[in-house]
Amino acid sequence: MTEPIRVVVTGAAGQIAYSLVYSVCKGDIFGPNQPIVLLLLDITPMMGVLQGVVMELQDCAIPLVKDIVATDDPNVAFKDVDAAFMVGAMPRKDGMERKDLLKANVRIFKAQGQAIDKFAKKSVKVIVVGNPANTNACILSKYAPSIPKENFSCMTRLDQNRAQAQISLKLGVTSDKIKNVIIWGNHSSTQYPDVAHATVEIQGKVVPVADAIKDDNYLKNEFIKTVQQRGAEVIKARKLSSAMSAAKAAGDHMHDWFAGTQGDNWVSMGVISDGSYGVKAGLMFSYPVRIKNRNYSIVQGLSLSEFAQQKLDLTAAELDEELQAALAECAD
Ligand SMILES: NC(=O)C1=CN([C@@H]2O[C@H](COP(=O)(O)OP(=O)(O)OC[C@H]3O[C@@H](n4cnc5c(N)ncnc54)[C@H](O)[C@@H]3O)[C@@H](O)[C@H]2O)C=CC1
Ligand SMILES: O=C([O-])CC(=O)C(=O)O
Repeated sequence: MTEPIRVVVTGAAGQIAYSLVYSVCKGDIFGPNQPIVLLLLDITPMMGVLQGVVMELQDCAIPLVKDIVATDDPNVAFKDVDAAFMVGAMPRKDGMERKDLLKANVRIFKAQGQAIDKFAKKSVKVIVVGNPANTNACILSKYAPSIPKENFSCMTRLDQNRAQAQISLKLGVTSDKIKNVIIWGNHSSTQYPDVAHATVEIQGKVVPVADAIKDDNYLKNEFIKTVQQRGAEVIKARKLSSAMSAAKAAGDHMHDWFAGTQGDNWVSMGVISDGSYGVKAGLMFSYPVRIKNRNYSIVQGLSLSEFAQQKLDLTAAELDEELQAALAECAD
């Protein structure tokens, strides 16, 4: 019998978690044979709502779930965890940029970093979803110095999925036929969705996406803007930020981190920069990565056009600025 793994979801009474916890429990992420102990963290005023989520999870009657712990105490929630979904943070409203959330959210990640440092397994794999996700992940890692920096990441998989979906709609193929789209940089409106190395399978033949689309102007303008602004468009329409798609993307990210990427294919993850592609080391930057044995490596040697290089510089500069503001906020 496989030992259960301990998985924490923060912001567990919120809207992303409502989709995510079901996916964690039913085996989509860690596999259909992996038992789970689920730890659910939210703030004290949300404990009543969280009890409702626990009741519903119990009523799902999923055999993989060995225990559910609902708590407002980070010291309990992070105890010996193997995987952490850091969702708990304020979402933005219509008209805001994600970095406007920095003041409200970054201190959550300082405090939770300290708790992770003390209580989590040193091998824990952490994904930050709460915005501004890249900078919050940097702060989380800074305050958990006993855990390797490579164990912290932030989510840009939703942007990758959005980019694949746009190409799939344009070409009339299913999204699984599209490989190696890249999201570079910040999960913000400066991110660079890049299809220069992406391929698509059409009627059994694999071709570059650019050759299939045959519209450079679309790829350099409308496509990029649509992906960059998709979160804001969903907020305009729903009056709430993306939740179902965010939960799906968080699951995809953690699934691939545990199970590995396929063949030569890559996925995009926000990870600590080691200076690759000229990005300042120490920023949490979204790169293409390959994953094996639960370790990722940044894909090296991809050619960048002048257009692409400018986009990378812009998003890296924004991340640097955000990080300085976050560090100042956490200083006392
Ligand atoms: N990286 C990405 O691609 C995406 C990120 N997001 C971000 O994810 C975050 C969560 O979004 P939603 O679930 O829609 O928000 P929500 O408001 O529905 O839920 C957030 C939950 O976090 C809880 N929370 C607040 N402070 C906490 C703390 N200190 N510890 C534990 N829990 C805490 C709240 O009580 C609430 O239950 C937001 O910051 C949102 O902007 C959303 C979509 C995509
Ligand atoms: O747009 C937002 O604020 C929520 C989010 O990060 C996304 O949907 O990409």
